[in-house]
Amino acid sequence: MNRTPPAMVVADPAIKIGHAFDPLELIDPGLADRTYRLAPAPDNGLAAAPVPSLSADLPWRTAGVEELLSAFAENRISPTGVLDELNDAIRSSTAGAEAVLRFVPGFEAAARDSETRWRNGTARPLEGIPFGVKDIIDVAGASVTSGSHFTGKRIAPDDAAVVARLRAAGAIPFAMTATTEFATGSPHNPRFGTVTNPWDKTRWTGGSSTGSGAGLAARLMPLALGTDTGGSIRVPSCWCGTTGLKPSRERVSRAGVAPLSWTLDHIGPMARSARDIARVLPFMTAQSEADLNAHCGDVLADHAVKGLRIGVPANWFTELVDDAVLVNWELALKTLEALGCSLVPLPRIDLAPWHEAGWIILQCELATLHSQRLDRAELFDPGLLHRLTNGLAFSAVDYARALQVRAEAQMGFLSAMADVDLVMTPGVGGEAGRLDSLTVDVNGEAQSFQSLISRNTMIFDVTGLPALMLPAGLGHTGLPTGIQIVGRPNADALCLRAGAAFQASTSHHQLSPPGLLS
Ligand SMILES: NC(=O)CC[C@H](N)C(=O)O
Repeated sequence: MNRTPPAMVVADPAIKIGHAFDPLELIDPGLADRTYRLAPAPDNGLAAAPVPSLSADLPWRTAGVEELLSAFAENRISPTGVLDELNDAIRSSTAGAEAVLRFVPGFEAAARDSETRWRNGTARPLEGIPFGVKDIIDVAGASVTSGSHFTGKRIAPDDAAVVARLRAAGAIPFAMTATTEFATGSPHNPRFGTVTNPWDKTRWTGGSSTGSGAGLAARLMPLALGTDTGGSIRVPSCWCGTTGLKPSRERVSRAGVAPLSWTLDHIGPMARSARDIARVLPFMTAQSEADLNAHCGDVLADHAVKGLRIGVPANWFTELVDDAVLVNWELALKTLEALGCSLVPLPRIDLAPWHEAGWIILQCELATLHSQRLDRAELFDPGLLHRLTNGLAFSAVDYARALQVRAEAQMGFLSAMADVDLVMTPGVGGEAGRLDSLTVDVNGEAQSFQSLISRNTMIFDVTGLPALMLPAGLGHTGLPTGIQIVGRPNADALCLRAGAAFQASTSHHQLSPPGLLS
């Protein structure tokens, strides 16, 4: 067993614990837990925003959040009609059986209530929008298991804060989506089995928000919640060809969500587009009623990105990356440049120690939470068990050092961003991983999941910066590749603005798995 941390994880001695400037301290952690009251019909100035419309021959289950809201408002379909379609599709497809573990009790009544509200003029801002919920996020009255044998038949007593907020805005939690055990571990979940990728059943969705990624790709839900500790919103978004945001660290409350690593965990939305995410994010995070109307509204009304400076990484994010992923990333950079952004090379950054520190923190905190269960170790997923035993082997000093390195990473990445507004990196280094060998192809060579999956994502859990994953076109084997747009602390809306501008000029986010809709 590894009893010492890798040699390179040595904190810069210049960093003094307690004196380091933590950029994330600027965000009041209490804000995410404040409650607010929703006005029934907020005037958020979006009336003029162009709303994409669904082509007449596509089923409603393919519609996104914006399309559904305008269709509900115009009485072209009702929340009950959409939920019936989703329900049928989930019950009749393999992807549905794998992605959706169970329905949330009472969702039909909630849909009928939404229908009444649309009719009598009391519709709330997300009235009738169905959403999937990762099986580690509590939904009152639903069985929530964290994908583990250890949780038995647990029924959640209350909604997690994020679910309560979305529900208060009129959205309907209707399906619990699969996860790897306690949001970590391997594709082969010991309790519920494997979620395969709707684009290719021999490949993985990417974890740990496996069911949310597959459910979106298979058009079984227009919106889902995921969690991200090393990349678990962004990796399945990348491999399933959907859009996912890991918000700034303190933006979304973690109350009512099973922790994996309490200093790294983030909760966030997964959807069909950056616009859809901009539409729902305020209702997941809002700190005041005024904030609801201000925050992200401009993203929807105006996609202009002219003059934005986009940082282009010189190393790490571009290493161990398949050529097709790199080409798609370069094309995406050119697209933003054509829209008036300037591309600015970032200085080289030694990310290895920061990445490594993330893994030490994740494994130590995981071990703290679950080591008392080791007397029944055979019930754990082997991938989780491996991380847990690694975590136990680190000393308190190793953990404390990793936290120091994390503070260094937080300052270091921001100083690398000194001359830019956003950074754009390639997404995961290869197309969806192979389920038989647990490897990812990078230029014809098989790389292990462990070395590749979180490589371009974990750093933003470590730094807490907002990071948006977007589809960027298909790779060598016809599967989705992604790009990642990263902002400064709390610049989630700016990431979404750049993402929405990119998606307004491209159609990668509209692609669905071959044969799905025929
Ligand atoms: N929840 C996460 O983000 C964890 C991701 C990481 N790849 C793991 O498997 O542990």
